[in-house]
Amino acid sequence: MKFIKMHGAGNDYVYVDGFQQDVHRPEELAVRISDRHFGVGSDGLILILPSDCADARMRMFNADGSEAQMCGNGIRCVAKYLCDQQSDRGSQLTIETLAGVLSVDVTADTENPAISQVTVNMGQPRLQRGQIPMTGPQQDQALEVEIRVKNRTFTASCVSMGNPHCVVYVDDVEQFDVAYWGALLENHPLFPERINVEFVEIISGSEVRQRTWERGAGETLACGTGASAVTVAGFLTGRTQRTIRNHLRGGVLTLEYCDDETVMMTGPAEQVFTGDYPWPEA
Ligand SMILES: N[C@@H](CCC[C@H](N)C(=O)O)C(=O)O
Repeated sequence: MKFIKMHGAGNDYVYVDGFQQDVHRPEELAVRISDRHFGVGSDGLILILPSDCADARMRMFNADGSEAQMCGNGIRCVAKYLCDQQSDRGSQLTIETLAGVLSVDVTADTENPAISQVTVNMGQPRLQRGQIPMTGPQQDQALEVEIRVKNRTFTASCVSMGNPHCVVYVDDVEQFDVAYWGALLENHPLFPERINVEFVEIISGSEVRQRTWERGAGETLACGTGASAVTVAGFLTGRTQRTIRNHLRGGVLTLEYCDDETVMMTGPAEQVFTGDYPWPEA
């Protein structure tokens, strides 16, 4: 099986071109290929597939084999790959995901063809508990809610960008024990489908620092849907402006929560290498 290794701000996935080859048992493949010692090593697996309603369809599997609705860093890499494959395609594409069809715009870096800057219209956030999903009154929003974990109470804001996010503000994110508290919040009984957790330090009204604990993958160097949720939560709770720069461990994303309530996200997409992986065709 041929694969491409790409990353967006350090959030790295193995990509397989499903236009060229069939991929069987992707859940199992995701677990094996993501292993950083016995596989290729990645935060998960992304399949690039034909679509009936868009230029391509993306399926995203976390390193534990669970399928997620969306991946913000992944969709930028899918768009870059499709543009690189067909240079006459133009820079604007649509990609079908389990969170809907999203529009992307790719800008190639003429000096370094391995890297592109990609802007994604991430769509509108879903704010009701029932949409996240989260227990409690299903029509209510969950902004600035208290979540008790062990001996600590966090003030959190929960937002779905197609996939679920819990945004928690901390004073010093570099010193914060992301692995310990992230795993506890991911599996908290409030969240029946588990949740991605963003720990955020506010630098100013237009700048934040984020570390992410991802559902099904653990701590990753960046999360695009998470950065989008942070943009929405920051604006709705009065902490940040509509446009922010988000400093993640693997790079910087620029985000805007627009007047029409869609989130625009811009960041890098980079191809690192290609390879072959032994995976049976059926
Ligand atoms: N890293 C991604 C999100 C990947 C999916 C997530 N772990 C989930 O299970 O929802 C991003 O860049 O958005």
